[in-house]
Amino acid sequence: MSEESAQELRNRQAKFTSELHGEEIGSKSGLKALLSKNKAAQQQAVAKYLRHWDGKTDEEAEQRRLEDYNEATHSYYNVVTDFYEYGWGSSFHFSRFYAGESFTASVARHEHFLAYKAGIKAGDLVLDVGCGVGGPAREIARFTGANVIGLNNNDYQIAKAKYYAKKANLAGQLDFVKGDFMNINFEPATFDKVYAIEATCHAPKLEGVYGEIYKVLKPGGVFAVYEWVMTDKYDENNPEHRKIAYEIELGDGIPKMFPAEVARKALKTVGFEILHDEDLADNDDPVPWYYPLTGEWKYVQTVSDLATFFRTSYLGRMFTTTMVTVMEKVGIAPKGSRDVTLALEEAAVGLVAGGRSKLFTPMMLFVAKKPEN
Ligand SMILES: CC(C)=CCC[C@@H](C)[C@H]1CC[C@H]2C3=C(CC[C@]12C)[C@@]1(C)CC[C@H](O)C[C@@H]1CC3
Ligand SMILES: C[S@@+](CC[C@H](N)C(=O)[O-])C[C@H]1O[C@@H](n2cnc3c(N)ncnc32)[C@H](O)[C@@H]1O
Repeated sequence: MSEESAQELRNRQAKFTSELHGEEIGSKSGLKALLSKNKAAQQQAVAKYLRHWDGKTDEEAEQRRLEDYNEATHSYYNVVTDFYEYGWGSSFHFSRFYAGESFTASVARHEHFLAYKAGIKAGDLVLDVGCGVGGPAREIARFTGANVIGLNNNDYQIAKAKYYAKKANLAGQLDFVKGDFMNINFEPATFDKVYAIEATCHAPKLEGVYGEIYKVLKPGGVFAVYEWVMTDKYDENNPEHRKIAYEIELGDGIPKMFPAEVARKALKTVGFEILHDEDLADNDDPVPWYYPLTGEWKYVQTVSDLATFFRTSYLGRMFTTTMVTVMEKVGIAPKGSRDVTLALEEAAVGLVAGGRSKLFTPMMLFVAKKPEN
């Protein structure tokens, strides 16, 4: 895409964001934010989302999503962000659980672990690729003392990330910028470390995003990523396997789920030396990473998790869908809100099936180094 048309796209997305979410982004979150949107714009947002994520899984539909990855993910996150915050919090990723560990402690530990593996330390300049609303960036900045810049192509999430950083008194250590990770707009060799949490799976081609990360890292710099991939057990020609991958793609706004080997090769192709390569989901953890989406109460670890668990469980999700359907019917919630909850339901089903069968992992950890010379 030429610089001019990329700028046009950025302007159009920014204008649409302020029409959709209004100017005071941040002070409201979750379902409260959903209800205070401009209804006509929200209807348009859902239509844009459904145009890309229409349930079609043929090659032509897949190709269209790969080509239009930027608008497709932008529209996906325009409509799901409030639901994510309502159901999950402000870190949009999975994590491992120790027995007795609370949901929030486990999420933070997963972020600390990545920072530790990347070797992030006080004073480092770090890039968070696909930063969401900045949950991990806030935690990693606090944990390490580093300065973190979050990169994101979604204007709504950037505005929220800035609001939360200010509220947490971290504005001096954090910044959030709009940009496409397939074309990162920083000078080469700018960052000491780069990390990405469950974000680069939105790329149409992993060499593209990894190559851009390689470019902006200083020589000797480290990139650590929790990648969403299909595992070595996955067989693209097995219809049962492909169904699970499709559900994950459609429900989670991903143009194409790649196997782990594709990610590994892409890292090497762009020049990285892989220091660590491990599927953190491939273990005998007594509490599986996907437990909040299973509806199995036996896994709940602390009383404080009961409310979160209800919202993420099958029963809670049905409750949300019913509530949103009624609100949409009586005109309180914007048209299309119900469709979004149904797509998220598909995501939950696919993720649990992928997790149980170990065909999918959301935590393929790669730690990779840009050689010194
Ligand atoms: C999309 C990528 C690459 C990562 C996001 C991972 C998770 C944070 C989300 C995946 C599916 C999401 C769902 C919800 C929250 C965020 C996820 C777990 C809900 C529980 C939010 C509340 C809704 O009512 C149901 C959602 C189901 C899916
Ligand atoms: C599942 S969220 C994870 C967010 C964050 N890493 C976290 O753990 O909370 C994926 C993020 O990637 C961002 N993203 C997707 N495609 C992108 C692109 N082409 N350029 C920049 N960011 C992108 C989304 O806007 C979203 O913030």
